[in-house]
Amino acid sequence: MDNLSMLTDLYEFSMANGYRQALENEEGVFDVFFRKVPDKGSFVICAGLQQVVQALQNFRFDQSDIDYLRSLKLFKENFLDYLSKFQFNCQVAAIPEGTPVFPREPLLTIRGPLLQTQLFETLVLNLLNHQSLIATKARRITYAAGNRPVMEFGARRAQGPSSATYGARAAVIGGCTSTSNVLAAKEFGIPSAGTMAHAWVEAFPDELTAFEKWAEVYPDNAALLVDTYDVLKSGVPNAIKVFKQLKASGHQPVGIRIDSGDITQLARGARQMLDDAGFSDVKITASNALDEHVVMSLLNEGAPLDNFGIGENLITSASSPVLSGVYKLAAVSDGQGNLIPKIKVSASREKLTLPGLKQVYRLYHKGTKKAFADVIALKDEKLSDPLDVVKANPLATKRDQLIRDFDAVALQEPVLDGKKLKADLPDVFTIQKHGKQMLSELPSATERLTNPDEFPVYVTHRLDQMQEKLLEKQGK
Ligand SMILES: Nc1ncnc2c1ncn2[C@@H]1O[C@H](COP(=O)(O)OP(=O)(O)OP(=O)(O)O)[C@@H](O)[C@H]1O
Ligand SMILES: O=P(O)(O)OC[C@H]1O[C@H](OP(=O)(O)OP(=O)(O)O)[C@H](O)[C@@H]1O
Ligand SMILES: O=C(O)c1cccnc1
Repeated sequence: MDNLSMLTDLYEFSMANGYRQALENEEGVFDVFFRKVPDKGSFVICAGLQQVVQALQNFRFDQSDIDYLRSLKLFKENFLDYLSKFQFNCQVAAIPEGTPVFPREPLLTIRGPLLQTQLFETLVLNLLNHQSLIATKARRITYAAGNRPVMEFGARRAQGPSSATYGARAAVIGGCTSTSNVLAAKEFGIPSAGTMAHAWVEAFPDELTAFEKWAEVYPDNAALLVDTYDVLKSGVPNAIKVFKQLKASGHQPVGIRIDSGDITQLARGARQMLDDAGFSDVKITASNALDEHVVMSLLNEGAPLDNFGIGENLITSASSPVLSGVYKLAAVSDGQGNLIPKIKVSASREKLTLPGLKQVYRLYHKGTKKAFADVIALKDEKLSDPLDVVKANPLATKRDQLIRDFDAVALQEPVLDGKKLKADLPDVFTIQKHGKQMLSELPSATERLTNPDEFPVYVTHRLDQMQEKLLEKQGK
């Protein structure tokens, strides 16, 4: 990744310059979390950590950056000097990519010189919000598709090149099996996949010739687009003719793609014709503005589809295009190592933040090994059993509850200590597998596309008390 250190909001530089003058020795602790799940789902799939790590490890300013910042006439020379010799000097802990996470859970926590931690806000959020959004959408779509492969087809509709490429990565983290985006495939070790466009079929005098020529060039990879003229009257009959020729010369035809019309009816007709011709192995792919609801509806109608190609609604998360992850100050240290917890108290109680250095735990029933709740605790807390907790949502009625008989698994792990990597950065399919495992441990109703069950997220009594005390101090 190119050096992205200048991809930030001006106020981050303004504050950092101010910290250099006024709070030079203080450390900051910032948490990344979100409050609302896209598409009214119950969880978000974490993604983008690898790009955050790379961005932080590469964080530096070259002479042209310094010259530009100087030209703004806003910053002191001692700050510009600090930037020109920038040494990343923070600790990062994070929940591994692929993990389903819930509102208010710190998915990433960064601790280090206040000036530095402040500077990273915009870039870290940009990377995590985008990929987590697309991974979450991809999970919804692949959930709807069951075990049928979903190919990511969105590059042409993504909001720019980097959304296409990192979006494809995130789509695989959320469950897609391949991408048509060759750059993403190369960069992230994703299988590249694809069929043909209508242009190929139109370029020849007739459909049969177009299919025959394709089969000549790709005898072992013949997936034919059958809807340029008429799926059942010409597309499928012509495909069958070509498949017969292929079979006679010892090749296995791959499939057909349907990209318009009533996909259920067309797929049913096509399946019947293919089976009757002895091609029950030939797969049917559907595409055309699909999303999780259309996929679900097609499969509920019994459409005989084997896989899906999905572009615009996936790569832009069109139905819910924003993940509003935030980066909030949780503590400041006085330079002697004493952490002073901080909260943000705003008019909207929903926006109240959780103070202090924290850890998130997933709680599993001892017997069933199923997850039943998450708990946010102070990092130095030992979870007792039974455990006294309250709901993490500040809008929920405050009521102490006792939780017992659980195994707690810490979700955040150390990732960076300065530039030193403390965790594995797995490849996308290892991340996908980890995510599937974590999802299988959640109650199945949390995955429902419509009105999913809410997975309970609590804070410990001690964390709640710390928040209450800080609120009192603010006269609230
Ligand atoms: N049986 C079906 N049930 C639910 N939705 C379907 C079904 N068949 C197709 N769709 C979806 O309905 C939407 C509109 O389909 P339609 O065939 O009108 O598309 P279109 O874009 O107008 O067609 P064309 O590509 O020929 O212009 C698409 O998202 C498509 O995937
Ligand atoms: O619909 P999406 O989920 O984004 O999937 C990708 C679409 O891209 C291609 O068509 P293209 O956009 O080139 O033309 P079309 O809309 O006329 O089919 C392809 O045939 C799909 O329809
Ligand atoms: O390979 C395909 O079929 C494809 C790729 C991108 C967009 N639409 C279709």
